[in-house]
Amino acid sequence: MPTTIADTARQDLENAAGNREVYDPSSPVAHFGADEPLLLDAGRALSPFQIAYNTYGTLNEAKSNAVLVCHALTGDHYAASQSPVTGKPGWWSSIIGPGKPIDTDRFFVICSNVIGGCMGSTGPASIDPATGEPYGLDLPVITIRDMVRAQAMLVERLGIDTLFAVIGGSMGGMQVLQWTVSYPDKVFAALPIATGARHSSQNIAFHEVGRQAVMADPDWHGGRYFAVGKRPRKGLAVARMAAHVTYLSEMALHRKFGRNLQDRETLGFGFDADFQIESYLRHQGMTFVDRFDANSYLYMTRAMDYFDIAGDFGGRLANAFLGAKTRFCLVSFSSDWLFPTEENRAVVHALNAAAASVSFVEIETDRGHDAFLLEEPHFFAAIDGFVSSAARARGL
Ligand SMILES: CC(=O)SCCNC(=O)CCNC(=O)[C@H](O)C(C)(C)COP(=O)(O)OP(=O)(O)OC[C@H]1O[C@@H](n2cnc3c(N)ncnc32)[C@H](O)[C@@H]1OP(=O)(O)O
Ligand SMILES: N[C@@H](CCO)C(=O)O
Repeated sequence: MPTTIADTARQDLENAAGNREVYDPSSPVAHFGADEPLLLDAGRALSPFQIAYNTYGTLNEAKSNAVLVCHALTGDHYAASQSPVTGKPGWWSSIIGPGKPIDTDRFFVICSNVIGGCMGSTGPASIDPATGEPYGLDLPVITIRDMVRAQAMLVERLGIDTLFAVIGGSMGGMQVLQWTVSYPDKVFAALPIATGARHSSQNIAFHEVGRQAVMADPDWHGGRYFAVGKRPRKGLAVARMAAHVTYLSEMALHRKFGRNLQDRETLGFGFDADFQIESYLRHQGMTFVDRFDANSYLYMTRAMDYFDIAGDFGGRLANAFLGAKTRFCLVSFSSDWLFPTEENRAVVHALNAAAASVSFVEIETDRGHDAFLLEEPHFFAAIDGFVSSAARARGL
């Protein structure tokens, strides 16, 4: 039985072949170890490094039907297959599969765990070859561009020259945008969802609150908690509770919980979870620490904070997309206050200014940022329509 996320990740890798829908029988392991080092924006190289990934569907002979799915902050490569950690269906099982908007009868879907993560790709819980101990905070800070650079090496290893589409929400959407900037000739169609071209000041602020909660936990031990057999569960749970509020919306909280009391008729005049919303957030915090590594949380949030495409192009976002041939479709959600519609629209304006091909849809919903993980018929229809039209243009 795994006792830490690192154990879980190792076991996950060992079990991976049995837990995924295997595409290529000659490639029975869902991980990729690069021959070359991964050069990081931090100015260091990661070597060796490993990427855990899953695939769904079949790559066609021309290798022109590959869709790369990029996961969000705490996601993983189990996009359309059961998570071995939680036992739950893949986080985008509603979108990826036979006959679904990303139709695995037509497309070959790749989803990899990002570098810095804790589900099998190299991250802070991985062993540092220099010490024989988990990296902890000795792992260089990872950026969104680093994640994409690693994915590009994986895609190349799979023999795919051009991806038919790259799609993802939130931090996944940042990776999508980065793909179109770093590898403009390798992405035919891009779907950045509920995202932005930079992390806002308010979003950095929320992340900092979460990181401080983790680092204030005495069980964090400067990031060396594995060595003392501890994990900063309380700090990480508080971080997730605060973050989870930002993934929802005031309207949805009111609709779902209001001021309803949890398993009681009257106020308790104490500090137990009197209200349903308190009980709900405690549940979200507790279940999160069972599936996620605290140091990875620091690295993932930092990667999002550092993301600023315009900053790499003299402050003018449109310059990042000059000459872009990729077809874009951006999707926002009306009640998302983490990546509000105007953040998505700023990308659309820049793409238009760069004469790129772009469509945009704002989905009306009260379910907030995490709406991209939920059944939203208009959202699904938008993905389906865009993917179908791009597939026609690609001759698929
Ligand atoms: C994109 C990627 O890469 S995936 C990212 C990783 N995955 C996530 O972030 C998912 C985590 N997020 C969530 O679960 C978000 O809440 C959502 C918005 C996506 C899910 O929304 P919904 O389906 O509406 O679920 P909801 O928010 O109501 O949460 C349900 C859970 O809360 C629990 N819950 C509901 N009410 C209460 C309550 N009063 N007290 C305690 N627990 C409660 C339910 O039992 C359920 O628990 P479970 O998930 O352990 O089964
Ligand atoms: N709730 C999702 C999206 C956050 O941006 C996650 O935890 O990855």
